[in-house]
Amino acid sequence: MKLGALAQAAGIALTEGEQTQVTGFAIDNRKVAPGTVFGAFQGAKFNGEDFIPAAVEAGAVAVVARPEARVSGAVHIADPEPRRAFAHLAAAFFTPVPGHIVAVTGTNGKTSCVEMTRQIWRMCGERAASIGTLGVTTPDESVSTGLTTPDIVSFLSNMSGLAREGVTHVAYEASSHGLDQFRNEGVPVTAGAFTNFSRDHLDYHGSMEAYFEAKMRLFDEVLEPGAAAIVWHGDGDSKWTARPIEHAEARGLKVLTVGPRGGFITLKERTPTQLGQMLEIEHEGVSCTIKLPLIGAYQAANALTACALAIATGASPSQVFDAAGRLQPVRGRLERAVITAQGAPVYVDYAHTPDALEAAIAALRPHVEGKLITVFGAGGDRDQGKRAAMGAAAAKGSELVIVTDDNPRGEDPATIRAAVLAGAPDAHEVADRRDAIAEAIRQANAEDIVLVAGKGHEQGQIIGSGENMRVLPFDDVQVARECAAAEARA
Ligand SMILES: CC(=O)N[C@H]1[C@@H](OP(=O)(O)OP(=O)(O)OC[C@H]2O[C@@H](n3ccc(=O)[nH]c3=O)[C@H](O)[C@@H]2O)O[C@H](CO)[C@@H](O)[C@@H]1O[C@H](C)C(=O)N[C@@H](C)C(=O)N[C@H](CCC(=O)O)C(=O)O
Ligand SMILES: Nc1ncnc2c1ncn2[C@@H]1O[C@H](COP(=O)(O)OP(=O)(O)OP(=O)(O)O)[C@@H](O)[C@H]1O
Ligand SMILES: N[C@H](CCC[C@H](N)C(=O)O)C(=O)O
Ligand SMILES: [Mg+2]
Repeated sequence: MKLGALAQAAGIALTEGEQTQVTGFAIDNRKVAPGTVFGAFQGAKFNGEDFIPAAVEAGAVAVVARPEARVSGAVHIADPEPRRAFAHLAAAFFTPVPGHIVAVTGTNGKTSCVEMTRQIWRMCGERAASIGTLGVTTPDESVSTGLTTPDIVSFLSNMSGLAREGVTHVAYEASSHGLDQFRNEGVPVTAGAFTNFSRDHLDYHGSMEAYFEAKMRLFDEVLEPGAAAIVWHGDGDSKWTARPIEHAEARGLKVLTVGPRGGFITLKERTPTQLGQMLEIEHEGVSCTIKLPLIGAYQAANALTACALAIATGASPSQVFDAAGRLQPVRGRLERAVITAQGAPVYVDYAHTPDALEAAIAALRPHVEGKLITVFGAGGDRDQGKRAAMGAAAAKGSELVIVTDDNPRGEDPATIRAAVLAGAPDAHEVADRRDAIAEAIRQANAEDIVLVAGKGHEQGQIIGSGENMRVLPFDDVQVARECAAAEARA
């Protein structure tokens, strides 16, 4: 393809190089081949502009970089926000893309919503895929990418690859990091959802306000003009519900609220049952009951948000609500790993924020007759300010708390545990995660429930950083089963 045609499609003015042939896109000089457009960005660890000479040497024909960057031997596409310009230029190259693309942002619930939306579309007969923390899930397979939002080149090439495989519907997870770094845009997004907002990632964003503004790029810029903006509206009045609605209205999006106070899908009553819950809902004047086969208010919220996304992209409401009654559990989200020999169920959940821990505990609470035993830790090289609040949330909702390690990365694990324990002074401290899970299972009687939170679907414990980083195989579900089996033999 010619650079001139790509620039025109992206709305970028070129001063030279109209006829230059483009063969691909890269943001890492080590991935540049002859004919590549190289994106040189200033990052957290490196300044990509330092690699421009190496990229040109490797055959880059154009470089998207800030106006002040030095480019010689290739066309300089200068833009003060080079990540955005690169995303839009690359999007013109990676075509076609699926016709129905939706995005989900929010602090918690993104992965669950995209996965549930994919399932609902599939049950409605569409060829659907999801992209997010669990990787890329297509009608045929699931492939892990390692990050919630892959880099922009992988994101766009995944999108066009899916379209070529015949996928027509894609739900993707728009993390705040991804939105802030323009890692997930350029494709026409016809509906977006905002699940909720609470503390996380302040190590990266610095303040709640900056974190929120990063998320709001979804409504302010990424969604197509006139797209549907779905906002969860819980029981209370929260500025984190009002403000996304204001952003969506200011942009002229079609605001669809969902929840107990929602106008598009109203959740009128929610009754927990032994294995799930009954949801009495109303949509456009029609009432119906969904027998959701998943427990917890938070899973009801995610399921209804997914319903709204499917309806907003043209699915029939009655088929959608029927599909919601057949949703399969999302890996690592309140997943029942095992029932111990004593009779206590052990649940694995991905809660790694104070709000998520509260939600996971609230989900299990109606099912606890004896003690709730919560095992968790906090990740290293991530928001340190959330640790004590996570401890407090666990202590408030559990009879017994065991604080352990969860991906210490480059930090001293004992320091992380101490920060969590500051919010849960009566908690037990068991450094090794396997020992902690074994201890919880040992303490659990028939009426009790064990919650192992923080790692969900993750397959490893990340220790060290940089060149010393190692990922030790670790799967909470598997370890819980092994510990329960060992306890049964003891
Ligand atoms: C802090 C952060 O988000 N970093 C991400 C970001 O890196 P960066 O742009 O800061 O890159 P950098 O390493 O400083 O390098 C700058 C530039 O130089 C280039 N470079 C670098 C070295 C070299 O030899 N040659 C070269 O060309 C790089 O490709 C890059 O374009 O962009 C990279 C590719 O797009 C990501 O891999 C990287 O994720 C790191 C590994 C990471 O840990 N990210 C986490 C925090 C993250 O993003 N998490 C969220 C999930 C959060 C959630 O779900 O709650 C996610 O969306 O996954
Ligand atoms: N709607 C919700 N409200 C409150 N808590 C939730 C909600 N949905 C999920 N959670 C909690 O957050 C955890 C993570 O859920 P999920 O993976 O769907 O979120 P996410 O936004 O994709 O997270 P991440 O930012 O890590 O990718 C769940 O295991 C649960 O504890
Ligand atoms: N995507 C989230 C996941 C955190 C999960 C938890 N296990 C941790 O390592 O903190 C993050 O990178 O902050
Ligand atoms: Mg996720």
